[in-house]
Amino acid sequence: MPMPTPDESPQLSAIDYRQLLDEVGAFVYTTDAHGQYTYANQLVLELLGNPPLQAILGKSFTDFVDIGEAGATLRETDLRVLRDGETIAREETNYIHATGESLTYWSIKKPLRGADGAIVGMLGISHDITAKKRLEDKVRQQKELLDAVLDNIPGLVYMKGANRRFLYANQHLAKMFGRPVDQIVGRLDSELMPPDVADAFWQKDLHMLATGEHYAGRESMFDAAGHLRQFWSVVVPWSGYDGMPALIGLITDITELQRLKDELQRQAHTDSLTGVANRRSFFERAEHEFAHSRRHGAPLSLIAVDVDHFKQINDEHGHPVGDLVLQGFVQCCLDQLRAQALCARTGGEEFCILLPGVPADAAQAIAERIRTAVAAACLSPEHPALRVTASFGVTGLGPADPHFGAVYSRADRALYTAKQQGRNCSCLHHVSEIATSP
Ligand SMILES: Nc1nc2c(ncn2[C@@H]2O[C@H](COP(=O)(O)OP(=O)(O)OP(=O)(O)O)[C@@H](O)[C@H]2O)c(=O)[nH]1
Repeated sequence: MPMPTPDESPQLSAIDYRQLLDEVGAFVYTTDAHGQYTYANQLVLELLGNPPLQAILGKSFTDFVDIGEAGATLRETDLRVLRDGETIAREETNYIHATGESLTYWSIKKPLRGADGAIVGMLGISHDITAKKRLEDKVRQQKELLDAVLDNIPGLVYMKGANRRFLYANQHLAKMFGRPVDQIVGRLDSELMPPDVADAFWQKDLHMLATGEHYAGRESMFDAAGHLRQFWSVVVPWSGYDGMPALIGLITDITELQRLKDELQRQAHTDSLTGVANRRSFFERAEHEFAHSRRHGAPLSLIAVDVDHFKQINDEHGHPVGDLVLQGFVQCCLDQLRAQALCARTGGEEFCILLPGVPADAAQAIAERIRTAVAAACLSPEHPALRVTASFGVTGLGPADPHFGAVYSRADRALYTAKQQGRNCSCLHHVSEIATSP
């Protein structure tokens, strides 16, 4: 259908225009150069309490509606339009005293000019955006509340889409990556982590996205400062908005907890005076080595050691010196041993040395080396004349030994023999060993 040309368009009467302006869904009015109404549409009249149009001509908004202190701002704005010729478009909030309501408008105020260009009045158009504004405020408040919760829980929270891009990150995660949140959201995981790390996470993510399974496990990663941190990570698949699947992750930093756990574990396995394995951890490890040697037909030797006349050292020099002697004695032993050997304190001044892969003859040679080193050492610098000796019982794993206890008893008997033979010596208890070292 051909469009009518401007000349052909139907002419609207003033009444038609008024009806049209009553229907536009916005407050429309004009004023004279003093800011007094020369026209107002139906919506404005309703706001002013429904007076007839004639009754408002020559009057201003504040003659009808008490908006308190906001009236001064309103007059100032009108002045900028009427005096300075500015066009102003901005949000205005008016507190209507009569109703106790706070209304927000998007208002455009524009000067009206006569044929000579002089300002003769003002045209005002306002949209009531109160409902939209209240909704926005509510959404903002809820977001602030949610951010406060998610940023204050002691965990790293994120959401990642099926396209590998982060959809959400809380402040703790941002701190871990060493970037602000807005530099994380929308980015690929591989832009934020080393590619191999990101790929390893992504493999797990893909599995969860495909199966809907949850994940919980320990992970470690370097933080922005380059420190390796331990995490407990829980990841839950989510169907996402717009049907786009996503993953929600909650990560707890357990670095300190892990350190404490490791330290407690170390303490539980270590003798606090000498720093070597304690009795319990020695027997655990020895059972393990016993089974391993049995399986592989490999030699295994044990040296049981006892410091000679230790009671006398304590009695003559005091307990603290006795402690120093025990520490020095252990150091002498360790100096003669390779990394595979396990030296442990199994009693007050009793020690065991387990030698995986070492046949009994070689073990006795090691025992002799230690014995000579101990006898020559000054174990208490404050008592240079103090000399300490030790006795050694040596044995190897035999084919008939049913468990490690049998080896231990034999070494203990050999130690007893060494004590009987006058101390400061080593005694080897022979068995036909299951194998010899190459
Ligand atoms: N300083 C110190 N002494 C300890 C510790 N544990 C045990 N002892 C002492 O070690 C001594 C062991 O004495 P005995 O079992 O009689 O043995 P010994 O004097 O070494 O005699 P022989 O073994 O027969 O040569 C005791 O006096 C214990 O009090 C310790 O942690 N520190």
